[in-house]
Amino acid sequence: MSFAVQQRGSLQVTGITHRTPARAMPSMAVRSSLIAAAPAPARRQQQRRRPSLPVLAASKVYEGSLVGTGMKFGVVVARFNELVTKLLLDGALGAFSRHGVAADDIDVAWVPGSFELPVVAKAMAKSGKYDAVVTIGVVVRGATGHYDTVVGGATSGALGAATDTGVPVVFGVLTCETMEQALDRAGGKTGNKGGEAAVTAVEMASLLRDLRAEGKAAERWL
Ligand SMILES: Nc1c(NC[C@H](O)[C@H](O)[C@H](O)CO)[nH]c(=O)[nH]c1=O
Ligand SMILES: CC(=O)[C@@H](O)COP(=O)(O)O
Repeated sequence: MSFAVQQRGSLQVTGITHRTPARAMPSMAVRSSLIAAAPAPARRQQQRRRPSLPVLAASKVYEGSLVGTGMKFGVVVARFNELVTKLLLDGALGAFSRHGVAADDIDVAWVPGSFELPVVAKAMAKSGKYDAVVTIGVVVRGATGHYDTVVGGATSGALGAATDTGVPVVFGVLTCETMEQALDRAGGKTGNKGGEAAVTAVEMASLLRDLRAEGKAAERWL
């Protein structure tokens, strides 16, 4: 079965692109009448395809770029499990640099533990001085229920800091069963999640900048 995608006036069918001006598409009313008149199998096929064509033909797609030049970022890092959080911070700073962010456009704030990340992240977000804030921490399950409390607080706090301000607050907190799992994710065999958090911050900041430039996202509500 062939698969068709309509994008910016071009119709791509099984890998071959045909230039088709968007205005050449029949109107919704005309298409509906053509579908109603078609034999049943064709009608079923048309009806399956119908929503994608007009929606995609008219759609404008936004996706943040990964170039952070000129943007400012805050990074909040927990000292708890510092051996690992330092590695995550190194990963984040390296990724920012690779994505065009100048070192003096990044401020780093240390806090005692992951539970303290949200209040500082929110305070930095509310300052209006940053395009995004990254939180970095490592929570490793211990003998008590403290893990769930700390992870819950850090997670909901970071989310709240973002949705209460309109400034992306990225979650670079590892939530692990063992220290080995944490080290694997801090420059070990599973990459560096601090670096991934920094790239997410650049993409989110860029997406919101582009949407706001066209009045399609609310300005920050600090
Ligand atoms: N157990 C972990 C903590 N606990 C400390 C808390 O985050 C907090 O600093 C304390 O409860 C005082 O409010 N923090 C981590 O970052 N990782 C842990 O595994
Ligand atoms: C205070 C803490 O966050 C932490 O030391 C709790 O660890 P555990 O669950 O092993 O008591």
